[in-house]
Amino acid sequence: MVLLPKPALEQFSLIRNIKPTTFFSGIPLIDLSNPDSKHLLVKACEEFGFFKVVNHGVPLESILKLESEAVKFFSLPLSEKEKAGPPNPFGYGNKSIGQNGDVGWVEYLLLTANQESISQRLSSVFGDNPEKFRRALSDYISAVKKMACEILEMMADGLKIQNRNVLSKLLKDEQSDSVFRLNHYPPCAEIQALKDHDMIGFGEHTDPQIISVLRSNNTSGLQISLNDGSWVSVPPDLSSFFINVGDSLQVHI
Ligand SMILES: C=C1C[C@]23C[C@@]1(O)CC[C@H]2[C@@]12CC[C@H](O)[C@@](C)(C(=O)O1)[C@H]2[C@@H]3C(=O)O
Ligand SMILES: O=C(O)CCC(=O)C(=O)O
Ligand SMILES: [Fe+2]
Repeated sequence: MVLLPKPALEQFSLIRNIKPTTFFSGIPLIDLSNPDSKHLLVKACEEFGFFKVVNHGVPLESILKLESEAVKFFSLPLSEKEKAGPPNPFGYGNKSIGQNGDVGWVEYLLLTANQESISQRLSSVFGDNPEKFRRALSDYISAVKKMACEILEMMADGLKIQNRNVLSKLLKDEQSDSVFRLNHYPPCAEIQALKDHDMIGFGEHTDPQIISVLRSNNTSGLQISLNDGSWVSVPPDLSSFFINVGDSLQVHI
């Protein structure tokens, strides 16, 4: 018999018997520096709904700077982090995800990706060196938005849509409702000691947006569902981004 300490027991609803999945080797790879990739990109969206991008132009320095600021933020005492909550509509959240009562072993910062409104609302997020966090966030978001616009324009080209900005303009718009999310999945030693059990980080869902840009920061855990309904693990990567086709882009024929 395994005795769980009380705090772990309190999280019992987050423990699931998850079948370990093997790393999936069939994720489409798109080289953004090659304009011919637009056909592969459209094929990946239509047939797979998920792909990996390389040569994306987001500087590794900017990626690592934001990661280091994020690690600092999540290392703060809970009482400090909670000053930046609740996450409705934007801010720090812990275990509760979204408005429907979903829970996960995750803490996060949900922010607007709109540069105009990002900093004023969340001054408490930026800790004792606000400028450093603000700059890292702003550089990262600008670079990722640029890449996302490039992807959306390649997609429009690949679909032979005359106005190649038709999708990217939604992201460029000052009123864009794009969101930025920093997810932190804390370790849970008590549960990891239990065989055949794992924690649900961020439960099964689809993203409502056009596309989601994900970074794995070299850490495994992300799983996707294939067309046949099976779940597979995405091999993590330090510098690539993963793109998930959201509900708004998906058209059922
Ligand atoms: C559990 C949920 C959180 C989420 C809304 C949802 O019901 C399913 C999708 C989730 C997601 C993923 C992408 C974005 O981070 C997000 C803001 C969104 O629009 O859809 C989150 C939602 C959320 O955190 O509220
Ligand atoms: O943290 C992740 O890798 C994925 C989380 C996710 O699916 C999301 O934020 O929509
Ligand atoms: Fe998601």
